[in-house]
Amino acid sequence: MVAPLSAELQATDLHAVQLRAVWLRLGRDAVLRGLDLDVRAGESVTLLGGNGAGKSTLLRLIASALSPTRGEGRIFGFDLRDRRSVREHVHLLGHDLGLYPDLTPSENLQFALKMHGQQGDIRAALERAGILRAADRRVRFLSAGMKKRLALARLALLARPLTLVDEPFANLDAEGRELAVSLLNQAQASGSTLIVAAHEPELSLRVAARALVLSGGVLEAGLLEVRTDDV
Ligand SMILES: Nc1ncnc2c1ncn2[C@@H]1O[C@H](COP(=O)(O)OP(=O)(O)OP(=O)(O)O)[C@@H](O)[C@H]1O
Repeated sequence: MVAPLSAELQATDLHAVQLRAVWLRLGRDAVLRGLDLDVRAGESVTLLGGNGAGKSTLLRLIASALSPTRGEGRIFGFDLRDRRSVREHVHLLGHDLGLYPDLTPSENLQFALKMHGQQGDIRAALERAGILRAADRRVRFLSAGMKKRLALARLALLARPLTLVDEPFANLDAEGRELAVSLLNQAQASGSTLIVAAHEPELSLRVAARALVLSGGVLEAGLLEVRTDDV
């Protein structure tokens, strides 16, 4: 049984993410410290901040992989504690790419589609990601960048309502980074709300219209509003 949220946090389908006064302790440290966050449905946001700022932790909390120590939140109106409903709406591409190493790229994408009851053009997805030549090799034998391309191809193929991506540009060559920009824009164009944690503002601002800066577990007061056509 999920407890009702406070009156302040009304369920609304206009918001993909609503967090109020969220604290999260991991071990002895308070990693998130009283965070408030609103992300509107269809919005694209980049989360910036130095190493250890709490970006990955915040993405994992929004994906309901971690629970707040204090505070409350809703994802598309579902209480964060209602993990099943939250996970039906969210795709998290984290540091662990969630690939099956003994399956091939084709089999990984087939499996992902099957799990979500979806259909899609796997060959076209692999070709677009530039890894068609490795379609039948086991994932464990792919390079780090090829694995990242595969994970991005899966993300674009599934297009969940809320897409969370941790460091989409890491391990990629110049062409791969352009591919990541393009696939993330494709996900957003297909209606997904996007939150991208990155260390490359110049790239992430090509997919996000708003930047949030996380520092010491708090979102800095000044939110940097950026128009994508200005960058
Ligand atoms: N399982 C854990 N137990 C204890 N502390 C943790 C755990 N996971 C993360 N932390 C701590 O939480 C803080 C935030 O880590 P997080 O990985 O969220 O930062 P980040 O902003 O994503 O950093 P980076 O840019 O280096 O990836 C760090 O101080 C880290 O040591």
